[in-house]
Amino acid sequence: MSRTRIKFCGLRRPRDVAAAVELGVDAVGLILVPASPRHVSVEQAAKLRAGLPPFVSSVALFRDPDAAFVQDAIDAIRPDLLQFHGSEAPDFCASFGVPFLKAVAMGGERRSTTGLRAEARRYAAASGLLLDSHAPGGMGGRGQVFVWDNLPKVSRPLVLAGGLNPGNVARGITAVRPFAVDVSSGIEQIPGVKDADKMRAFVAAVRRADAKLNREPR
Ligand SMILES: O=C(O)c1ccccc1NCC(=O)[C@H](O)[C@H](O)COP(=O)(O)O
Repeated sequence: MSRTRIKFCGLRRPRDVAAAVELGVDAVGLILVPASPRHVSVEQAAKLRAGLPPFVSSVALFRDPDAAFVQDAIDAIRPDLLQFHGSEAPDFCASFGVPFLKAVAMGGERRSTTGLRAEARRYAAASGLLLDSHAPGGMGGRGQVFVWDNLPKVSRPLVLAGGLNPGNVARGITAVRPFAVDVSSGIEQIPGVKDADKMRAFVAAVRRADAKLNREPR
């Protein structure tokens, strides 16, 4: 089993992007959802993306966007991945010809294993499913944990999100054995402003969890 990949989400400042890169993070998420406190404009996102070296992925986040907005963002930012956080249909997500993640709301009926299995079948073209604790139709980045126990094996790589922080991410990795973990508020001072010490502690906690599980180091 290879090491757990790490995505930091909701970055707004060039210095936070630089710190993430320095820590060896695999991907950074740029939130193009206007109502989010972590929102960046397409122009800001393009500048942040330009600060990434090769092999660190940029992820552009949307929530029920217009197709034209997504296409304009792709043209300007050239993200490696798209991430859809709303009720976007599978065909819509796949229509841009860019690999995508689909966020799955692990609340209400989706907490059931059949719900997750069904979503994995529905979004079979997704590069991965991001399990988050937001209620359907709600926002992400709320720092809430969902119940990690007894998740079914599904056909898509899983990205564990929702309320992770340096203190609980090891438990999440042990319980879910995800392909990747995704964190936003757990490494922040305030929404959109990341904390250097928390970022460092989060990465160290993931590396320690991997070592305990004999996941292959970098
Ligand atoms: O962070 C937001 O404000 C946000 C708004 C709308 C859609 C998605 C949003 N965030 C997504 C993420 O940051 C992560 O994928 C995930 O929700 C983890 O957040 P957190 O629980 O704060 O670690």
